[in-house]
This record gives sequence, C-alpha cells and structure tokens, in this order.
Amino acid sequence: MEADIFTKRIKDLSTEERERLDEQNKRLVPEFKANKLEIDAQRHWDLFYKRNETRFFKDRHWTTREFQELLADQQCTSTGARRRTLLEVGCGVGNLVFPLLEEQIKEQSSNQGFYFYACDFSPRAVDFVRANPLYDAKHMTVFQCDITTQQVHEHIAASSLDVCTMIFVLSAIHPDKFADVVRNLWHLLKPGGLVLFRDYGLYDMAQLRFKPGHKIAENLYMRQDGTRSYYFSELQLAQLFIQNGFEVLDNSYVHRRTLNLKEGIDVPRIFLQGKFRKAAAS
Ligand SMILES: C[S@@+](CC[C@H](N)C(=O)[O-])C[C@H]1O[C@@H](n2cnc3c(N)ncnc32)[C@H](O)[C@@H]1O
Repeated sequence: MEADIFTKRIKDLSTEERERLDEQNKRLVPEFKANKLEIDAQRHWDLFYKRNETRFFKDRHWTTREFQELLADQQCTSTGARRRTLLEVGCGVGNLVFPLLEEQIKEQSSNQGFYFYACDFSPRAVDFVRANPLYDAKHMTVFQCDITTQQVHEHIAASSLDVCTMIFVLSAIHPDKFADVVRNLWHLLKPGGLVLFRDYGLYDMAQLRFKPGHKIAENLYMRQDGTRSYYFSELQLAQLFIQNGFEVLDNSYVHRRTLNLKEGIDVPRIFLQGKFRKAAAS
C-alpha cells in the first residue's frame, strides 16, 4: 500500500525526470544534519523573514475563487448572521488573511464575515502581521505557536472554529508530525468544520529540480536556506485526514504555471488542493 502512494503518478514522468529522481538518491542529507534541521526549524523560518521581510510571498487573491467558503457573504444559513471563525495556520506575513479581511471590510456585507485567528512559528512573521495597517484586534488575533505541539490550544477554545486554512504550510513540517497537526485542527474545529488545504504536489517541478545532497527522506527536501519542503500525493493526504477524523470533500492535483514575464520564467507547477470536513460523529 505504502509503495502505491508514491508510485501512483510515476508513470507520468519522463525518462529525464526519473533520472533526476534517481540522482537525488545518490547523496542524501546525513542523519545528523537532518536531525539538526528539525531542531532548528523555527530559527530557519525566522531567519527567512529577517532576510525577506514581507517581500517573498505574493498576496493570495485566488483563495475565494478556489474555496467559496472563504467569501465574506457565504453564510451558514443554520447560524443566522453569526460571525464565523477562521484559523490561518502558518500565516507567514498574512498574505492569505489580509486580502480576505480587506474584501470583507470593502463589502461591509450584511452578515459579519469572519473573525480571523492567524498563527506562525516565526516570531518575526507574527510581528509583521501585527505591524500591517489592516491589523485590528476587532477583526483578527495573531499569535506565535508551533502547530505540531499543544500550544495552539492556549489561544483557541476546543470545537470553536468554522474553518482552518493551511496554504503551503504542512510541507514545511516533518512528515512524522503531520498527524499531530491534523489532530490539533480536529480538536479546534466544530463538528462539520472545514480544513482548506493547498500545498506542493508530488513531482512538482520544484521537487524534480533538487540536486543530490538535498533529499532528506522520501519526498522531503532541504532548501539552501535550511527550510524544508515536502511533496504530497493525493492518496497519502486523503489517508492522513481520514485516519484523523475527517471526511474528504475534495482532494486533487491542480496544474498551474508560474509566470514571470520579466525574467522569462514560465514553468508548469503541480499543487495538491483539498477540502476536509470534521466528521460530525467522530
Ligand atoms: C511557505 S510559508 C507559507 C506562508 C503562508 N501560509 C502563505 O501562504 O503565504 C510556510 C510557513 O509555515 C510556517 N511554519 C513552519 N513550520 C511551522 C510550525 N511547526 N508551526 C507553525 N507554523 C509553521 C513558517 O514559519 C512559514 O511562515
């Protein structure tokens, strides 16, 4: 079964791509270094934000197109005009939450939209969110936490959230801790609450591009700056959520292109996008 998870899409690969994956296996990250990367994970992300400040990630304006549940005027009819609650896990500098908040303020919709919680591992990222002119405790609370631990439960009550978003975050976490993260989200969500997920898909071009010396474990790699990235298969993600009390509503690869006309970049990308619901009776 385990083998199927990772070989399901291998047939799509060209000979050259298979060769590149084989090359990566010739020199793995040594075990002591892999362990150190895990110990220093927070430091590496904090240094990332020290270097890049708010410049690295673009605002994610596509989220309401892909996930209708994020539209400010989408109201749970069963709850009348109740304000919904959303946690953005691994929020970085707020590229997902601020566009949503801006839209919500602009629309001044008849219902009250979301109250946002946002958390990140990196204290610097959290400071950048707090320093954003749109940050207002009336609409949002940001806090520092490691989502693989129990820290988040000091900030948010159990069974209180309508939505959790995880956008390119789980890939930054060691696979041994994926289940801890998903169980945490399960405890925070109300029955019927949703996890909205997008992350790197198996054999995305960023995975195929790694040179020997960067692979840590199956589908887990180290970047130059010490941050890590994992590449997910559909089946593996579905299993992760099902085994931890969720139903799968959507889970599929999305094919996009990264375009930068100025730098002449136009490359195909593979992401995995999912929607998972906390099972009512689990
Ligand atoms: C690739 S960035 C994505 C940021 C943001 N979600 C976005 O889409 O722009 C990954 C983020 O996950 C955060 N992160 C990594 N490990 C984490 C952990 N264990 N707990 C909370 N956040 C974590 C990092 O600090 C970083 O901000």
